[in-house]
Amino acid sequence: MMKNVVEVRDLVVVRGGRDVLPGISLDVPAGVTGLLGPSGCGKTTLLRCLVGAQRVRSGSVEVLGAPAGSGELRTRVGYVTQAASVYDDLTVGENLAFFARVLGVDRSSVDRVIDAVSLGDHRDQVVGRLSGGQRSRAGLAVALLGEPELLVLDEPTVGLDPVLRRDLWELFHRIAEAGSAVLVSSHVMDEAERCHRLLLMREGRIIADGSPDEIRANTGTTDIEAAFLHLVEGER
Ligand SMILES: Nc1ncnc2c1ncn2[C@@H]1O[C@H](COP(=O)(O)OP(=O)(O)OP(=O)(O)O)[C@@H](O)[C@H]1O
Repeated sequence: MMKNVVEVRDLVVVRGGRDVLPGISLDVPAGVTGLLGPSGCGKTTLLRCLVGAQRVRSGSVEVLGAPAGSGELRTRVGYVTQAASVYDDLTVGENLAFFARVLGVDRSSVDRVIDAVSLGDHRDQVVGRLSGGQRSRAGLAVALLGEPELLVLDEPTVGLDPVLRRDLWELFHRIAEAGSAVLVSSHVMDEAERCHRLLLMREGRIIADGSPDEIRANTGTTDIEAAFLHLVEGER
């Protein structure tokens, strides 16, 4: 069996004087993994730990066999934050050429990633005039430049209409089929069904971990939202 792509053990993160992650442990395998939990439960904080952008109090975070944030992971991990990561006044192509230089990857990668996110028709359009979904895909294209083995996406479908959300999820699956592990956070429980594996998170802890089928079966529920509520009730 393949080793986990991410292994987090007893991770403690304090933000604003509060234990936002009070000692979380989890694994992320290959495929598409959903990190689902309500707003403020600590998803972004956890993802920041995986990419080495968060000060941690204690515990360990290993990514692709190396400590999170180590130099060798720079092109091996792609990260798309909630904030726009592309320049509005540059075209799609110009943005990607710029980030390719920053990352030190070959310029030929630009064509590959534009293709991967199906933005060929918008290559010469300035990002400021793209739709929300197209802009998300432009940000995703930047993250794909280094051919990452792990792609970390923080709420990539927020604010998108159902058709665009479906298209993006199909893209995540294509990326996973091409061999990258994909970790996607969301606070929308109905996105759960689209994942191979789920990590349900609440108040800085993982309350369930498994495939959507396993989590439904273990909780005797028919959908993940009901499973989440069942688990929360059980804690009371
Ligand atoms: N810069 C900060 N300083 C202090 N506390 C913070 C900071 N950023 C976030 N927090 C707190 O950490 C907790 C977890 O926030 P985080 O952004 O990780 O949650 P989230 O699950 O990603 O939420 P959302 O879905 O709304 O993005 C929240 O209680 C938040 O108030």
